[in-house]
Amino acid sequence: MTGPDSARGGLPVIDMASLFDASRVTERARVAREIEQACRDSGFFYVTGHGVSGEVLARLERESHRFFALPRVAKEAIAMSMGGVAWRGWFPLGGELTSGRPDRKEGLYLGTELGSEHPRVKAGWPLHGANLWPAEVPELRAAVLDYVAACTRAAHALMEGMALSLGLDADYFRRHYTADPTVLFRIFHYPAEPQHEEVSWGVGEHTDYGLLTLLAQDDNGGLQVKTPRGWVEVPPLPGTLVCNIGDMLDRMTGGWYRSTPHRVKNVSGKDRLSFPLFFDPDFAAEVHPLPRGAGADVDDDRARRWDGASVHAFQGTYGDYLLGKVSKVFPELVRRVWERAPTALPEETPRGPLPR
Ligand SMILES: O=C(O)CCC(=O)C(=O)O
Ligand SMILES: [Fe+2]
Repeated sequence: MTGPDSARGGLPVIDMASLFDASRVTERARVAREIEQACRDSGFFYVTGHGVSGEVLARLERESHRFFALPRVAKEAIAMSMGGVAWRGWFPLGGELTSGRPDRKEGLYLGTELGSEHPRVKAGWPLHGANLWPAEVPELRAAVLDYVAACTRAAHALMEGMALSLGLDADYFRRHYTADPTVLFRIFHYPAEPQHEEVSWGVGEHTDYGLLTLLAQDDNGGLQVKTPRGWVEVPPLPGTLVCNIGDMLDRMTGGWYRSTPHRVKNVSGKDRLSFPLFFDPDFAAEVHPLPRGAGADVDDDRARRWDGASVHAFQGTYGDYLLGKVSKVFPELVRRVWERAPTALPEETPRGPLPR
């Protein structure tokens, strides 16, 4: 354990090392109970034993700082509008509207690196394709790919713990949803704000969309979570990642595990970097309630949710759900990208409620 509870908003620190080794049965059962407790409480916890080395993270942080320090024109060369339907690239400060308002952050959108020969890329599936890399910081590519690989391994292992915590076989999620997961990765830069002024939200209140999010953050803090005890800070703890569950786990468990609202305000007076990796179901997977929903009846949460939309009412693939969300947070970009997209995307391409 790392310091008093109050220093981390009462969020637990869970050592997940045993989730990489199926033979450690007793320890895995204990970790599963810790995960259940955390998910029944705030849906947020810290993990250690995640296998992402300090060197890999330090390199990612260093190269990311170099990227954001580039002149605007260099970043514009890989703007999201260049990424087309693959939905990759840089967006400027204020370019994303998380809860209907421009966020005080800039960022780089990345994801699983797929070449033009991949069948889904060939078929023009949205959010599938190649990443856009800055020519001026070529080292960023390897730094990102190494981090994403390590973090994705951790996410697969955590989903085993998640399955055990719900009384399911350890490989339940891999068998049904994550053999080919949707992995989205973002690097955010929240600029230093003058400390005498009222600081706006870096990211407005929201829940994450998929299964789980693994977040690395630098030393500057600013993430806040809405727990049953009210909003609490999620301060950085060296060597940990922050894990939280998303809407799809909320939906699958009938609300037994909740995707919890959170938000970010950078009041540190310094530039803040964060690195969320979203580990989500296969884009083409239909997301259903679990066979043995761990006890709870479906609770229609529409009235309490940040966007007034219930995750339980939704029908369709994860891709449909994701595209619906993306079109809310990037309305202008969606319009422009879809206007320019090939006129006839194949009929079977998931497109969600986007303009056709
Ligand atoms: O930057 C952070 O700490 C969190 C970002 C976040 O919540 C998100 O991207 O969904
Ligand atoms: Fe989030």
